[in-house]
Amino acid sequence: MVAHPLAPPNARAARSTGGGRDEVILAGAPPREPPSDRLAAISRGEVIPAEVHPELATEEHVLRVQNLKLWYGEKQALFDVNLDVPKGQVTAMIGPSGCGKSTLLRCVNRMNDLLDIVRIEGDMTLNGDSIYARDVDVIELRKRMGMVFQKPNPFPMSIYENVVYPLRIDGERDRRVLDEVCERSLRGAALWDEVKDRLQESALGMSGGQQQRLCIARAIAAEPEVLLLDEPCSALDPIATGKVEDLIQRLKGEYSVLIVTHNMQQASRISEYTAFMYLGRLMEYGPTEAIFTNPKLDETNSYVTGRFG
Ligand SMILES: Nc1ncnc2c1ncn2[C@@H]1O[C@H](COP(=O)(O)OP(=O)(O)OP(=O)(O)O)[C@@H](O)[C@H]1O
Repeated sequence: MVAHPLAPPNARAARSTGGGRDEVILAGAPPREPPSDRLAAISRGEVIPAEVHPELATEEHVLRVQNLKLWYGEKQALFDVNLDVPKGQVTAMIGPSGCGKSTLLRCVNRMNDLLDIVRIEGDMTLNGDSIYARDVDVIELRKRMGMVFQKPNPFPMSIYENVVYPLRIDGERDRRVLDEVCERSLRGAALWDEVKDRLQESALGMSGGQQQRLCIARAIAAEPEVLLLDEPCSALDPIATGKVEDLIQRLKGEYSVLIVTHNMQQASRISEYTAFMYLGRLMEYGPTEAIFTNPKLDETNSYVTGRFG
């Protein structure tokens, strides 16, 4: 249940009208502006097409989300999301808290499968291969992607073993291969010079920012087809955040990155494309500069100029 985004703070939302729909009811003072047709349709639970900028059609896509719907129990969290993620670029997902960004990201590596209450319809493809087809081997699928979470989660083992972990669990034993991958991944994660003399020390002794770059090194060790980043800087200080942002920009070209961020400056600094989500819908999707300076939808404009969210 949500308040209308343009409503004043004392306007309270909403009551369920059954059938999975939420009708927005505004209490207190009237909203500053009437809801747009689009927001009114959303409040009636309708599916609305996203405003997708034509530049997306010129890209090659690593990941395609097709009519994806997701429910947590009775509550629908994603509504017919269609989103194509370009290859070799950084794509940011922005939107107010609870709009479904992390849920969508977790659908890519099927982490939501771990929750009994989740029901999913629609599909996604990774380089043309279905992610949700019945015969998909989820373990194999997950090896094709890397994921980094809000809080750094190094394993309680050495820096070296953290980085080569994806290869170890895949049965790689050749020390030369492991050494090469360790160095390449740490260089790729802009961490090599800082840790090359202490590879056998525990990763838990690193700073938070270093730990997060280590997690990125681990995520790229197996050369994933897509790198999923769920607010990777939210637990970091500004200096560590800057280093991770520099790193993400260095990764583009070689890796396809899909990042969830609350931080609009961050999205504008590091991404080529930005997807604006709202209430489980993809609202607008296009080149980052256009989304932030010349969006097509009033709702996007309201959000990126800080009028709600
Ligand atoms: N495990 C869960 N069980 C039930 N509902 C959930 C679960 N996870 C998320 N939700 C609900 O799904 C909706 C989308 O949540 P999600 O975390 O994907 O949003 P978000 O945009 O990533 O938010 P934030 O920016 O705050 O992380 C929210 O209404 C949330 O309460």
